[in-house]
Amino acid sequence: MMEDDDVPQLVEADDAAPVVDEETAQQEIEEKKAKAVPVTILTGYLGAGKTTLLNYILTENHGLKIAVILNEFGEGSAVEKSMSIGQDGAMYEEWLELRNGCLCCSVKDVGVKAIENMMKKKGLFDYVVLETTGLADPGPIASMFWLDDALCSDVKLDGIVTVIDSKYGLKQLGEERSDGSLNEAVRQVALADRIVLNKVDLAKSQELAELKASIQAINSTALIVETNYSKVDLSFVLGIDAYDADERLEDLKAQAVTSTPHLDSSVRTVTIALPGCVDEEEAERWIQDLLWEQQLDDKPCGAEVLRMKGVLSIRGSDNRHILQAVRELYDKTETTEWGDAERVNRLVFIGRNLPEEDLRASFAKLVSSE
Ligand SMILES: Nc1nc2c(ncn2[C@@H]2O[C@H](COP(=O)(O)OP(=O)(O)OP(=O)(O)O)[C@@H](O)[C@H]2O)c(=O)[nH]1
Ligand SMILES: [Zn+2]
Repeated sequence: MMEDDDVPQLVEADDAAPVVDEETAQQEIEEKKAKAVPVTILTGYLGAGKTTLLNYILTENHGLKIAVILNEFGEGSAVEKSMSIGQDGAMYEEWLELRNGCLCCSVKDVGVKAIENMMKKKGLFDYVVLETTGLADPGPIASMFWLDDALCSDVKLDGIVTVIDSKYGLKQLGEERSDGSLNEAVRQVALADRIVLNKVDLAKSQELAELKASIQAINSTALIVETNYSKVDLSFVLGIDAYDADERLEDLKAQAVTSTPHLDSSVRTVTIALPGCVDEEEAERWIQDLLWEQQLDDKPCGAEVLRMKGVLSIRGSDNRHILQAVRELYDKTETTEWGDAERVNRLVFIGRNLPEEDLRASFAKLVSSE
């Protein structure tokens, strides 16, 4: 028998195309997002402790049913062992259910196939953790989860967690490429929302301090924790909503300081804060010029932005507008009301060859007091 709620509402037919009111559409998007399964991307250089962290997550009692995707299976890895506990022998491309309800899968290709396979098991898990290979640039895979229309209704990017080897991290960050391109270790730090500084048992305190300073010089927005065998409070790495409005606002408030260049690699964080208002279209054009054309004021500026986030104070709008970008992809969403708070445009850039003064001066041209 049908409940009253299930009876379809009769709507008066109208010859014109149905008018979808914007607010309803926005609401639907929000609802979809709320239902989507969060995905954490776990990255970090070779041997840093990613699989150790995954295994820790898989064996902890966290009340979540986590599906794990491994795109590699080194001999005798800890997860491989827990998989053979789950079911003797049969593994790899098969999904295995572990004793605490987690699902585990090893696939060579971490691309769309792994995700498709994962979505077939929908309902069996409420969280996804995906380990990239040590030599992966997390940018493309983050973009795929973040904005891909085919996937984004089912999954949403929660954040990027980067594991770093405390002993070798500094060396890895400093490795120069003959072609001048950025090495993966630097990219992984640049895109990180959380950093797990692992193997502190093997590092001297001096090494650790230098490594920390270098990491902060590259990315002053990521939170850092020190661990042995990747034993981290799970709330530090899971469910962080790094691409969600509230966290963004808070972490932008936390670090108003611009870091100084430290390593030879010139990736660093630049923060600009300008009180006042900007025109929405002008601001958007400015962002596109910078991210897509590497231009400021119609002139090439050489800036390579890997990650950007910010709050915009849009003229004529009472709400904050939050900005998120990974490489050339960006997203702008309207969030909380400014209320009595001072209206400040705040932008954080992580990238290389960032002309701090020019960025500030150029954006300042868009800002007026009202
Ligand atoms: N001494 C020490 N060893 C650790 C620690 N964490 C992990 N290891 C060891 O370091 C090795 C590499 O760890 P993994 O977790 O496989 O590293 P990974 O990042 O997954 O490595 P790849 O997948 O090869 O990139 C393993 O032998 C771990 O047991 C730690 O905190 N201290
Ligand atoms: Zn691994």
